[in-house]
Amino acid sequence: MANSNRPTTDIRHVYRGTFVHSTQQAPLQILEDALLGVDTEGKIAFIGKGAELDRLSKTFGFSPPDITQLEQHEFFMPGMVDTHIHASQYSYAGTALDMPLLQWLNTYTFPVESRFKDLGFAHRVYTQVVKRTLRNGTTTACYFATIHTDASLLLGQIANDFGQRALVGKVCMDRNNSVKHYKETNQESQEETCRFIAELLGKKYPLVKPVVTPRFAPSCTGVLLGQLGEIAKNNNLHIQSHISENAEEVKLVNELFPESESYTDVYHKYNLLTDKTVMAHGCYLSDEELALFRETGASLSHCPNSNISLCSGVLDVRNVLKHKVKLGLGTDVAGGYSASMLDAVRRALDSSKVLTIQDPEHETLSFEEVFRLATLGGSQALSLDDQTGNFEVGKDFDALRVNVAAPGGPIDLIQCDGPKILLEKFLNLGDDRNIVEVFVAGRKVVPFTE
Ligand SMILES: Nc1nc2[nH]cnc2c(=O)[nH]1
Ligand SMILES: [Zn+2]
Repeated sequence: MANSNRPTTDIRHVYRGTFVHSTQQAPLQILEDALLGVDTEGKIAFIGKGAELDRLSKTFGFSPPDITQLEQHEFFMPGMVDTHIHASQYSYAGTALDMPLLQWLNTYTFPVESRFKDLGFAHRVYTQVVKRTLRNGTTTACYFATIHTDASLLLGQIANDFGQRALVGKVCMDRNNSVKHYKETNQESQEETCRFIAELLGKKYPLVKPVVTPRFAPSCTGVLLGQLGEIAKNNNLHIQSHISENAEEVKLVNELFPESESYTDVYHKYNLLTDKTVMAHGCYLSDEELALFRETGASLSHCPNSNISLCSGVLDVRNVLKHKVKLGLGTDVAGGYSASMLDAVRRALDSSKVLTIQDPEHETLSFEEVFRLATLGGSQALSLDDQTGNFEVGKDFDALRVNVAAPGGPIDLIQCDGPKILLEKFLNLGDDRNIVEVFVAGRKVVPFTE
């Protein structure tokens, strides 16, 4: 007999075991012997206790043999959200870390990015970065590409083909005197941004969307910033850029935009601070600027590896959280040398400890808080928390199946540890060998099928 309470969606998968995730109330919630069902759309249909198996199987119409049971030492956690990564800089990740930001851009970054005119080169690099980040548990990435529209569209296609959730930005810059040809005219930047948006939206990729991407204030004229603010507003799009990463950069912005009260005010004036804006770094923002972030709903991407590697600064995350500004973590490849969000977690903890060394009154971030930044916090920073970030009924199933004791992996378990300790070990010691499966919107995207 049909169950009158039976939900309309069909269940495709049911998993049983330990689930760890964050909520608004708790940085770490552990669900032991839980049952989680995923529907045919890839959404979480139910979360219950193992003891409720009978009721759930009747309500949702699945049978116990269909359940995938996690092994000992395994748990599911939400997929990680990299809120700031330059896909186009992946070829030189792990090198070129011997200069401060502005010199680093002119010496290493712009010459490499100018090569993405070549679609063959773009295809190679973009395929590698999407695969590498997925394997390391990045289910959502907010990418910078380059100024080249067709190569940026290719990045969107590759993310879609491999099943990664992504925001993809064609970089806009109409100001650059250091590297010939790696610059657009104001008109090109505006027209090509519109073409990029129309063509990417036209593909109707379910998980890949365009993001309006002024590189940063020093690379853009005020006219271009204003045009990009308009384009984002008219199309209700995400916006990404950089802000207050390095002291010399802040000084340059004050010189280039003398009419503005602060770096944040520059973006605000041009309507680039919205609740769909994510700005990378923010090391030197004043409390007044943070208040403007809070008011506009704009968020910050904390990129600790990059901040240290380019000797840029140390973001006081505790102060950002006190101001109730949305915050996620970013790898910022290749200013940050690692494409792994696990590295971003570790560097965020290290950076917080450095602040405590400098001031023992500073309240160090806990690993649970940083875990939240890497997952739910990132989804909030990208305004995607209605779709991803934790395990809630109705959200997409974006998840990592983690085996802390994976054979041949980096972790030796000596005693029988509980799930909280297993998560802490994984965050501090784990790598892609521990990430045995990755799911995005219910689809298994790692291991790769091809
Ligand atoms: N880290 C970093 N900062 C920037 N500011 C402007 N462009 C960049 C970039 O490519 N990397
Ligand atoms: Zn960056």
